[in-house]
Amino acid sequence: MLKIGVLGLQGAVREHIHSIEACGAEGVVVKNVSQLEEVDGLIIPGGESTTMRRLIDKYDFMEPLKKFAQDGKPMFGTCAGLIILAKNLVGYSEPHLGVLDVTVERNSFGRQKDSFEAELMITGVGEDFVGVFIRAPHIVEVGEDVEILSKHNGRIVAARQGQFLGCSFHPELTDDHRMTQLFINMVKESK
Ligand SMILES: NC(=O)CC[C@H](N)C(=O)O
Repeated sequence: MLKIGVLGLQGAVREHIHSIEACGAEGVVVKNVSQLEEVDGLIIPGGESTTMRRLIDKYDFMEPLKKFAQDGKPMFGTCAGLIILAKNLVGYSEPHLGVLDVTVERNSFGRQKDSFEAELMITGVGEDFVGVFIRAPHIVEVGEDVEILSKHNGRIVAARQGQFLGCSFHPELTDDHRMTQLFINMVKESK
C-alpha cells in the first residue's frame, strides 16, 4: 500500500489523512524527521505559513525536506503548503523550501473574500471541483516547466511541475477526493 505523509507540525492535518484513506492509501502524520523515510510522498497542509516555517526550523525539518525533494519524491502543498513549496514569494526576499518554480502572493483574494468556495475546472481532475479558499494565496507567475492546472477569475490556483503539485485552496475540506487522488497517482507514477 502506498504511504502518503502529511507534515504534522501545524494546520489541517487530520482532514488530509482522511482524504488519503478515502483514496485507499495509508496516511501518516509526519511529526519526526525520521518518518520522512517511511513515506512515498508528502502533503504540506494549509494553516499559517509563517507559523509552519517556525516549526519547520524548530524541529530541524528544513534540510530533510529539501533532501526529500532532491530525491525526487512527490510533494503536494495546499494553501499555506503551496507558500512553503514556492520558489518566490511576493514581498519576501527568501522562499521557504523554494522547490516549486512559481511566484506566490499570500492572502491575495482580498478582505471581503477572506473565505469562499468556487467551482473550478482542474486539468486531470474535472470541471466541477469545489475549491474551498481560506485567506488563500494565488500563483502570480509560473516557470516554463510548470503546467497550470486551474484558474479562478484569471488567477492561477493550481499548478504542477514534475513531482511537485500546489494549489491555493483546501482540497481536503470536502468529500470530493479527486485532487488527493491526482497526487496519489503522481506518487504511484514516481515509484
Ligand atoms: N488556509 C491557509 O492555509 C491560509 C494561508 C495563510 N494565509 C498563509 O499565508 O500562510
